[in-house]
Amino acid sequence: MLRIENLNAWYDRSHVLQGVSLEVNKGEIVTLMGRNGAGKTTTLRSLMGLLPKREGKTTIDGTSFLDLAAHERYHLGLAYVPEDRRIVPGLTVKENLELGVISKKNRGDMSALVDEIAETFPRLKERLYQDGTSMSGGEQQMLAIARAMIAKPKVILLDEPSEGIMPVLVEEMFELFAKLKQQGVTILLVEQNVQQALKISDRAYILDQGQIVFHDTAQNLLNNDEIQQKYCAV
Ligand SMILES: Nc1ncnc2c1ncn2[C@@H]1O[C@H](COP(=O)(O)OP(=O)(O)OP(=O)(O)O)[C@@H](O)[C@H]1O
Repeated sequence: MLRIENLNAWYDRSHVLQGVSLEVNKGEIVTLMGRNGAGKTTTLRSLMGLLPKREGKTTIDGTSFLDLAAHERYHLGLAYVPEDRRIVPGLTVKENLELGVISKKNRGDMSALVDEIAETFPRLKERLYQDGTSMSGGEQQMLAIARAMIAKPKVILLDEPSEGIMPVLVEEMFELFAKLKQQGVTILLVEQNVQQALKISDRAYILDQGQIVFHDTAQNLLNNDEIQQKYCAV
């Protein structure tokens, strides 16, 4: 489904990603792990075309997208939930959700789409007419994920969804990912919360200084304390 081959990216003259290759198959959750500064966020931002200088080959179902415009990426089925969530102040939860649908084809079914997504995200269902930014950090994170899901993307890129969220909502969020996986959603997940991420993932890659240094099944990595300590200590 999502394939990244030899991705390189730069911030000015700093060569941050140095030949990253990975793939995420249909219906998989794949976690990208690594210490602070390893290049995880830069990988996701490069996939979204947000780094001015990037090279390599990235495809979804065989179609290259590294140099496509943002709306073309959307139509190709790529969705991104950045760390800072970007809930629009002054708009209700429902209105924020509706922003996720930019395709004319889907807009006609908007209320059906909102109803459908609200079934998966019960916390949002109870708060549809509340200002989005009046919710807790964890609820806003769920809104950001729901807004990305509403366009029915093929692949969703999630950057540190549990960052800064109270533990009870973190639990709920990981349960939500397991539920999305059952629905066949494909996710590339960046997480510092290694143990919980691995429990709901199929496979994981470890990034260190801009290079993939290790990859394995999530189950094997969960049992591999040495690798976890070496590369994932925060
Ligand atoms: N806007 C920027 N300009 C210049 N350098 C940057 C910028 N953003 C990140 N970097 C550098 O790129 C490298 C990779 O950062 P990145 O944010 O991708 O790491 P990360 O693995 O996501 O870590 P973290 O968990 O801390 O977010 C770091 O050395 C960082 O200092």
